[in-house]
Amino acid sequence: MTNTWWEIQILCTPDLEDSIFWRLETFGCRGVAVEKKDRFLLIRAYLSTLQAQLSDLTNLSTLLHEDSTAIGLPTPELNWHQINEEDWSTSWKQYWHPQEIGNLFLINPAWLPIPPSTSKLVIRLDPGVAFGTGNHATTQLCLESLEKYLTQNSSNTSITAPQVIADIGCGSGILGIGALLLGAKKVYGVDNDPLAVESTNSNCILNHLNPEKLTCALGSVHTLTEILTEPLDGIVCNILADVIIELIPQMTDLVKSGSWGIFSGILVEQSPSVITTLEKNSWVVDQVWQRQEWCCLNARR
Ligand SMILES: C[S@@+](CC[C@H](N)C(=O)[O-])C[C@H]1O[C@@H](n2cnc3c(N)ncnc32)[C@H](O)[C@@H]1O
Repeated sequence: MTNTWWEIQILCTPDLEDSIFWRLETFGCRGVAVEKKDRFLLIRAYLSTLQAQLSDLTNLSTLLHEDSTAIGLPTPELNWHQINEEDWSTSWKQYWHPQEIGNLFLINPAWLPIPPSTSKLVIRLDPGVAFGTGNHATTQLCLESLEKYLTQNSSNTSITAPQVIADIGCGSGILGIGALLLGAKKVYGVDNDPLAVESTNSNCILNHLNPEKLTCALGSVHTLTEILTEPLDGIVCNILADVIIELIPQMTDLVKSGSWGIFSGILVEQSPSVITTLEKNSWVVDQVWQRQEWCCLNARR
């Protein structure tokens, strides 16, 4: 059976970009793309018609209206139409371009050539329906934090690659692949979405990485306890605050003492409760990075 998709188009002021991204993500949208339109942004998001009916889209419209009103910004314009699978898989790709992140990374869509003279670490990606194109602030903050923990020149001399890392909620595999390019010895990825696991595995191949260096499994932290053969030097987890809070005790059990953790996907106002939970589980938060309304915690255990 051929799947069909809703293409949702939202025209908004740039100030609303993050809250709309967050709303779309929690709504289950895939392949979100942004295009500048004069003083506005046109956000396109895709949702399988198996996941949402017309009434759900009406609810989404109401929620977006409430979100913008709550922060005193104009209501975004929303419209939607159905497209088929083939159109979906090509439509959002035209709005996604190569992007530099941090000091070292270049994210390159799989269907575009790699710039010949680049000195960056290139992550080639075809995320398919999985989250993780590098467009989102939460992913960018994780890649920048990985640079900090994994580069030999790190100011923190107690840490040197190669290291064993877990990527929890791996999505497209962007963070695990980034960690391997930075010299990690081994990455264990988990995601509770089978399409994300598929995407991580195919992106591993796309980047010519040895599949033995990136083991990806369907599940969550408890799955790691089954597949890990060694304790972890570091953890990166870009999910939402509530989920991170729930997973912290289990994550703590998997890491060595002296290890590091990168926790992202946290709205600024939610960070105190994540920090408190980390501290109760013997982590010390040593840096809080903020981009727009998102923050990313760097912690040590
Ligand atoms: C925000 S995306 C992050 C993707 C990618 N790591 C990145 O940074 O761009 C969160 C991912 O976590 C997965 N996820 C959500 N809850 C989870 C859980 N409890 N355990 C494992 N994965 C989860 C989702 O399926 C999604 O792929």
